[in-house]
Amino acid sequence: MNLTNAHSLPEALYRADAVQALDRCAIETQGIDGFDLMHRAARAAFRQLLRHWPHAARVAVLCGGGNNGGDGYLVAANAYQKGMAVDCVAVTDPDRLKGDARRAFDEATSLGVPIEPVEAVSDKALFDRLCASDAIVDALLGTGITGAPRAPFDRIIQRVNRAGIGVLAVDVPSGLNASTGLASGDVIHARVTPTFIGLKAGLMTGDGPDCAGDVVFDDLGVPEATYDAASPVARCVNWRRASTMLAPRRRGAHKGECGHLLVVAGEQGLGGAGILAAEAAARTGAGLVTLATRPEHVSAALTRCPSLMVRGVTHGNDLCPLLSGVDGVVFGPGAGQGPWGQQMMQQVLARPHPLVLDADALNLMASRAPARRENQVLTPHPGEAARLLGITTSEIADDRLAAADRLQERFGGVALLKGVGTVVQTRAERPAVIEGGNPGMATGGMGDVLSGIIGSLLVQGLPAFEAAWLGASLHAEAGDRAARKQGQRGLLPMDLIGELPACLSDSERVGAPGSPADGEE
Ligand SMILES: NC(=O)C1=CN([C@@H]2O[C@H](COP(=O)(O)OP(=O)(O)OC[C@H]3O[C@@H](n4cnc5c(N)ncnc54)[C@H](OP(=O)(O)O)[C@@H]3O)[C@@H](O)[C@H]2O)[C@H](O)CC1
Ligand SMILES: [K+]
Repeated sequence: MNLTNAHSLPEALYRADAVQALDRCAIETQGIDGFDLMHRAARAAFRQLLRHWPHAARVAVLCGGGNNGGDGYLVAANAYQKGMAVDCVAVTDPDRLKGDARRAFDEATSLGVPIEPVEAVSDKALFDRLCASDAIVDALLGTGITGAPRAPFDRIIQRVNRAGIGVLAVDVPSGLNASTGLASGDVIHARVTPTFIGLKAGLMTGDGPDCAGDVVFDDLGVPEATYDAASPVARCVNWRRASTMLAPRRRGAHKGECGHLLVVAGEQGLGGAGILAAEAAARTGAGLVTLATRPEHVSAALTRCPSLMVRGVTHGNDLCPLLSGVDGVVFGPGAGQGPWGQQMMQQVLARPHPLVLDADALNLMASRAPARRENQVLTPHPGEAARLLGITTSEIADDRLAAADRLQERFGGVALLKGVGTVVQTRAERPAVIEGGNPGMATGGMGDVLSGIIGSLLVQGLPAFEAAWLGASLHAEAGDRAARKQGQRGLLPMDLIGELPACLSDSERVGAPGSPADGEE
């Protein structure tokens, strides 16, 4: 199973120590020689070098002191034997190399690869060589890094990033924590990261997606039994994988069986949030959507989306009749933290409905610590998550998977920690990390759309965890489609909503063509 493109990444995500266990198992139990494995890694990396830089004549290879560096020496040997001009720099004294890494250095040296110790190359000379290369191979640090890159690695990483030359990062961009996706110091920004044996969770969340570029996975041909040696920490999901989860609609389907969602949102001046959430829910296929919002937002909502049922609510009691007839509730978008929001929160939490709690609902929760609840999905961004846990946002970033786990442990149900590589955590199953999305989605209102999508899937019958990760995958896919059409900057939530039907139609398997669906009316 040598998957070689980012759209068919394996589902299993591992922490660094688990991947090292897989490496050991391949060597010690499956009888693969460690040096042979290093050669396979180097060949896989070199294939990506040729694929991304087919005309490269000159390549700089920077090697560290561990097996990542060993991979690098063998990549340099591959390039040298291919006739490329190779500038190989030993950033760690080769006399400190051990085991397979030392063998790799010796093999490259014996082949005639020009390798210079970093001390023998001035900063300026190194920078000039990097700038004169067609590509740079980062084999400084891999899964063995601890903390931020130490000197001289930090300085060299800065030079590489400043050279403006495409980088191939071997296994992991140097400076990135392969388990958590945190770059606590300088970190390589790569165009492509060939990664081996186990897909690292840190490549798919946090700083990873920004640094890794195109992640290309290769299992180096290790036997399937190797994967019995360690458990994945999470699953990597995307819309192409998730959309098969959506059951097709019966031709006899009617709106009553497609769920009724109540969106409670829109304190004074914040009416747009509820409208976005409600419209997104309708566009995701909920049979009926009611928006309960401040009276002054009613006409705007009906103008924007006349298929919504919109009720003006001023006091908590106004919500009671609306709560009785629905299958699920989204509360929080633009709810504010004043009396209106607090009254609505009180009513919503007093009912047993499946819930999506977003934005101000989470801020209200942070100040009143409600009881745990299983049929709910919390959708905090890192700032809201920090408030909910009483920690800082940088502590959230330190380990997003751990943070999502803490949120789920504290509040129950499903915790969806938004950000690059959204993490969806439940208790009973392995968390999901969402692949996809783009920086254009870092604008107001995108979270409102997500809460509407998840609420819609909840009332259409998906369990909370599936509704959350499938909804997040759909949200990312719609955002990517919209960005491909019109670019990322200036992307608006309505653009994303507009892409939902096309995404959903990918997953539908309707009945015989031409036969009309028997909906009501
Ligand atoms: N057979 C295999 O296991 C295969 C492994 N592959 C490659 O191996 C690396 C993992 O190799 P490993 O030796 O475990 O670790 P690294 O090469 O990533 O780094 C270890 C060296 O880095 C130094 N280090 C650690 N942290 C820092 C830091 N913050 N700043 C500077 N230097 C750091 C460390 O020095 P110490 O003094 O701290 O020990 C080591 O010298 C994996 O990523 C793959 O590339 C193959 O791909 C598959 C076969
Ligand atoms: K690396």
